[in-house]
Amino acid sequence: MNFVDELKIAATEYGLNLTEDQISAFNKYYELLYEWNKKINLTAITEPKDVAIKHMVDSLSCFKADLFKENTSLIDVGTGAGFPGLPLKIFYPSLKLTLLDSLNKRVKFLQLVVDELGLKDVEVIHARSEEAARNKKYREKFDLATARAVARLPIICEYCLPFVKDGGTFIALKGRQYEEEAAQAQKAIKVLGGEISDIMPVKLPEIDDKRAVIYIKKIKSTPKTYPRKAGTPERNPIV
Ligand SMILES: C[S@@+](CC[C@H](N)C(=O)[O-])C[C@H]1O[C@@H](n2cnc3c(N)ncnc32)[C@H](O)[C@@H]1O
Repeated sequence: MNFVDELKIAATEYGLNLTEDQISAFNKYYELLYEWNKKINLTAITEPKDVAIKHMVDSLSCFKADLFKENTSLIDVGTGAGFPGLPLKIFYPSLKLTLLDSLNKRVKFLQLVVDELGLKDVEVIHARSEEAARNKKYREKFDLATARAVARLPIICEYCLPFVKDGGTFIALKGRQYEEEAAQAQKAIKVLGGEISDIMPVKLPEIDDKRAVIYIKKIKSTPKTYPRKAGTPERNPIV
């Protein structure tokens, strides 16, 4: 089956309503991903059905209507080939999206997708999160931050919470070890000014693994000492 049919089936099974325009934007994104993946390493997942479920629907699994409001700003940290940021933007077009990755080849691909799809209000940044989060332009400026498959939770809390405004939310899309990671991240979450507000288990169509979305609310400002310099959160996580 082609990507469009696979996406329609997967989205319906997950309970998502996609318009024809959205389906066609997802399809264009899929085609660019497929073509560019031959030249630069973007993803190991390329089959239409797998991309529909494991990239597109999985990215949308973190969407919560009470967090995404008109003009909500979101930074997707370590976005890679654009997940979950780009599917969220296609699904919720008024989102003010910032895509951040430290690998320039991927950033160039992302800018191309943004241009080809004619997406408005998207900024693509080539930087390490530890550096961007120290820049006044980005620090504590976002309603939401997301991260999927970037690092373990104590580490990504240090990457992402500094970007989030007081009252905003960091959304971590996590795999089977999510409970253990949530427990390990308690100290980091507290130190960085957050509090877990929800852990939502996710069941993707036709996939039986364990996964969840962890929502961490920002309840106070992150101390200026965080994030520490590039590489330190990974080498020496707050645990
Ligand atoms: C395994 S990929 C996952 C990409 C995407 N989020 C996904 O779920 O498919 C991890 C990405 O995070 C980026 N990354 C890792 N640490 C980073 C950091 N500190 N700052 C910015 N990008 C980072 C890498 O360059 C890579 O593109």
